[in-house]
Amino acid sequence: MPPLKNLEQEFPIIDAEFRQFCSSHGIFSVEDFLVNDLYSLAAFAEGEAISDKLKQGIAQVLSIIDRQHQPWLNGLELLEDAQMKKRFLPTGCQWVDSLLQGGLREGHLVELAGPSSSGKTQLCLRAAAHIADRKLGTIMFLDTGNSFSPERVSSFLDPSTTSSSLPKEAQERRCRRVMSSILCRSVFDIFELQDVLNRLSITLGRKGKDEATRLRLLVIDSISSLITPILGGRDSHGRSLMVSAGYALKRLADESNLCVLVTNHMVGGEGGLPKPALGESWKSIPHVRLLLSREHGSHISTVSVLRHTSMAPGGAAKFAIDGGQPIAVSPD
Ligand SMILES: Nc1ncnc2c1ncn2[C@@H]1O[C@H](COP(=O)(O)OP(=O)(O)OP(=O)(O)O)[C@@H](O)[C@H]1O
Repeated sequence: MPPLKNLEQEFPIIDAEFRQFCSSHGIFSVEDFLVNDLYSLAAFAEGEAISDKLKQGIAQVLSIIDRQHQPWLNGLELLEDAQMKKRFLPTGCQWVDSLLQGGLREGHLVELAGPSSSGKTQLCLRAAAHIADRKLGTIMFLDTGNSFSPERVSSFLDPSTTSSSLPKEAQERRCRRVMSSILCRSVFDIFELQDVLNRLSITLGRKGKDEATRLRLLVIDSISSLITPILGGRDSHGRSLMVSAGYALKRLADESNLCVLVTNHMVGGEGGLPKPALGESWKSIPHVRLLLSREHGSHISTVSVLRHTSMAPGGAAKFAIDGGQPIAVSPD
């Protein structure tokens, strides 16, 4: 959820005067409202000369928070939702797509958790390359640590379909087309991410449905590096920002019918065992959670299902991380 300043254009009541009242109570964003005592805030507003206007502003922010909640859906609506409009996007790894019953599903928030060098970024880049190559639409890559590599993306263009037989110019044209379908942007903190998501949601809401160019995949590599700096301590503010960012991503995926793919690095847990950096409060948010692991020195990464809305956890598949050669490796 965005800083209050970003809401003025859509909701003029959240003007400089209202924001000044809020900031005098330590409220700068919609999240700050969630962790504030609203009864005492309303009581403070009562004592101000512009109390009516301030109360209207508070009601407006509350209705924005209300809109963030998932609507109630009955079983039939959920079934129709599952059967309609959603389709699968290829990851470029045959066995991973089989494991996921077709690939990355539009409308889903999918998490790749795993230790450093397990192949999270490679899988994101590979999926981006294949979706663009198959002319399925646009991909947006939000890069938090300079992990986006255009050279790596071009090396993933499936050699078995064209590159070995295509003349050099045609292969170059293909590469240029793929690259121009992938938008990349650096994001360095959670507030910048919120801002990007907010703008994206407004832009996608306004856009017509040009199937050839519509946004299909949003990658955030890595979401954990944006969120872990604000976690910790007794303050629940960081956790509430994390949860609201997770729900904003799910809403964007659902409303704009795109897949959101995020990566989550590992940290040392109890007894030194590695665990995903975004822990307990995060783990129920994504529709699909996949764990990547890789033996030291091996070029094969194993993808296991930790959580999936429509399949039992535990299934696994493998893919080869290095080289541009065919990636399929038999499942276990
Ligand atoms: N351009 C490349 N060509 C060949 N292999 C590469 C290339 N880039 C990365 N790799 C291989 O892929 C491995 C996994 O890298 P990747 O960046 O996907 O890991 P990761 O799980 O995202 O790690 P981190 O959490 O540190 O970002 C690397 O250790 C390296 O062996």
